[in-house]
Amino acid sequence: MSELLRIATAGSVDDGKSTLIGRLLFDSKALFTDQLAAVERTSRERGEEQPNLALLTDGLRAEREQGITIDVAHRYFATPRRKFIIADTPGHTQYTRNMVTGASTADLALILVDARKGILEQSRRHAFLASLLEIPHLVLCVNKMDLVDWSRERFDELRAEFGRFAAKLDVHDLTFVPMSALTGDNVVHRGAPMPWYEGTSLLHHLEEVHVASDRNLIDARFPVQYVIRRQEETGYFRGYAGTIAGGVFKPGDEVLVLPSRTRTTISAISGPGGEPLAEAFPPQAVTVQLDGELDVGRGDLICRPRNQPHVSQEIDAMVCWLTDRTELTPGTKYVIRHTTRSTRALVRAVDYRLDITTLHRDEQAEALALNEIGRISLRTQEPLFFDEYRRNRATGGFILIDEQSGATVAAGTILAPGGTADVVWQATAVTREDRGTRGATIWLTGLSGSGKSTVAMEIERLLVGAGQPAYLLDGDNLRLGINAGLGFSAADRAENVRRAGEVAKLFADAGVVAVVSLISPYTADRAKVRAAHELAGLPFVEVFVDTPLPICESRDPKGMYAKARAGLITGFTGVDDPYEAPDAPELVLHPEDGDPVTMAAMVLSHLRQPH
Ligand SMILES: Nc1ncnc2c1ncn2[C@@H]1O[C@H](COP(=O)(O)OS(=O)(=O)O)[C@@H](OP(=O)(O)O)[C@H]1O
Ligand SMILES: Nc1ncnc2c1ncn2[C@@H]1O[C@H](COP(=O)(O)OP(=O)(O)O)[C@@H](O)[C@H]1O
Repeated sequence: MSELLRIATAGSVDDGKSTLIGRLLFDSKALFTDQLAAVERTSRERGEEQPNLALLTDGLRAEREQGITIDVAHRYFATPRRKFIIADTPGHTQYTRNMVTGASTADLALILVDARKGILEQSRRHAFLASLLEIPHLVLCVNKMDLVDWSRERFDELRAEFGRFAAKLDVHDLTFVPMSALTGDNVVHRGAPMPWYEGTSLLHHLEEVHVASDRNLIDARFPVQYVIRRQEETGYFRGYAGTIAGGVFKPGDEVLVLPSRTRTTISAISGPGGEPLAEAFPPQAVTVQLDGELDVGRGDLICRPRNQPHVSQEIDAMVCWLTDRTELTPGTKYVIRHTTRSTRALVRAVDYRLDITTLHRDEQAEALALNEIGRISLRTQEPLFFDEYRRNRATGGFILIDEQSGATVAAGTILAPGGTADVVWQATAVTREDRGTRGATIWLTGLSGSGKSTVAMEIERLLVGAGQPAYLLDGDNLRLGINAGLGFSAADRAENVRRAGEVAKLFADAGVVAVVSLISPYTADRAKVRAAHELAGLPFVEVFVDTPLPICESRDPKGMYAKARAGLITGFTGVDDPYEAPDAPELVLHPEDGDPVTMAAMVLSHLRQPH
């Protein structure tokens, strides 16, 4: 089988991308027809009725399963030397999105420029994206040479300019081809009008470019896609099917299965037609058989005991945000798809946003909008087994999916394991069901003096009285212990809320109702706590104690408002620091709702309702 080359294209319609693709398909068709005839002949000789072209499309199955082919039309063509898949990304307004989705598995990127217009900002963006995605080979197609009189000077000028920019990026192999997609010169055949050009035609380059060594052949990685079980004449067959993501596997190899960490040996490897293989390497689709009766399933990873990937629930990654419906913000939750594994992921922080034309980092950025790229940190519900994207594109890439709509909202490349690398939540032998009581977090937020603590005390009293363990986590009390040393700056309040949220989560996990009473004035901080609970599958009830400021101020139990008004303390919530009211709390309490006991009962009736 001739080797497959995956090509990503970048450039707008005006640059001649469609013409170029059309030209490649059309002019190579003659070659393809010859090959088709050969395939048909061989198939006939073997007694097969239909020519077997399945291999041409095989490699795409995994991508379809990953759901990353949206908006990208794949076109196939072949010459006697090679098969090609071009990810044709139509439309130029969403080019970043389209390129990222189309290029994540590409071997080579074609960037088109119009010889008259030269290197535009967009060309630089495309080159940057190609380097970010670690596409190993880049070809700058200087198109429309017919419109600049086949000028060698113009071509040299553009080559020098683009070369200078590419030097700042991590581009390993860069080729320049002057061409006219319209006349076909230098696309499939060498063009007579440019005798000064010493290189080959684009198609010739595509046929010759060496890609086998681009794959990682060192780190053996086999993500299990599905399990094959069947009764055969020779006995019960159990095999694990998937695509080799790295390294070389052979029968007899000692391997380790993650997450169970079981050690075993490969007993056999077979190819797509069931034929036994002496070795398997990326990107082959194979079935692996292991010694022994093992509990291995989809999403598990087979590797070598002495060369293991990172195992972590914390990930630092570069992501490109792909939707205009929402923005990527900290505290939001998605489904992450990584190799054959899916789990939930919480966006913990946006570290910075990258301006991809100036390569400037904006560390103040708090969100990523459509087409924007930035560095984020994620926490996943289940541990992932991964490598840095630089080291392995297959085990270092992922996508984020919106749980409700099923839409792909981000494509990401893993930079490194996050802060608590290789620390994984240790499940204990006692499950939540075993504990007998159902935990939850009730989160009371509101101004100082709004009545949070008073109502929280009543909630705790009522619950404990009814036999349900409950514990009041009061802001003041926490600030005397676990939160000692934190003040009232935005960063300190965020940390105060985060720690209280983590402690509440532990109580809830233990089967206790954590009743938290904290001003928690900022929406984003509360959203993170809510998302962390949802990620852990624990109920979270947000109660907004909506007592108007004048009432709180008239109560002023500790005389704090008086001090703040007198300027003796600054940054006091409601006076000179903002309180951001919750958008969609489970419950809002107003002063007219009654006394604290009545309010507590209202909260509890909410706790019992299914959410
Ligand atoms: N600058 C400033 N702003 C707001 N509150 C202040 C401030 N300085 C001290 N205090 C007292 O600290 C109590 C609020 O602590 P919290 O931990 O709930 O605040 S926060 O959630 O971190 O915003 C709060 O107590 P309660 O009145 O019991 O809510 C305040 O009296
Ligand atoms: N539902 C209520 N009706 C009337 N007064 C209330 C109510 N809830 C609380 N209070 C009074 O308001 C004051 C401040 O309440 P507190 O619980 O300390 O507020 P926070 O914890 O929000 O700062 C207390 O004196 C309390 O008696």
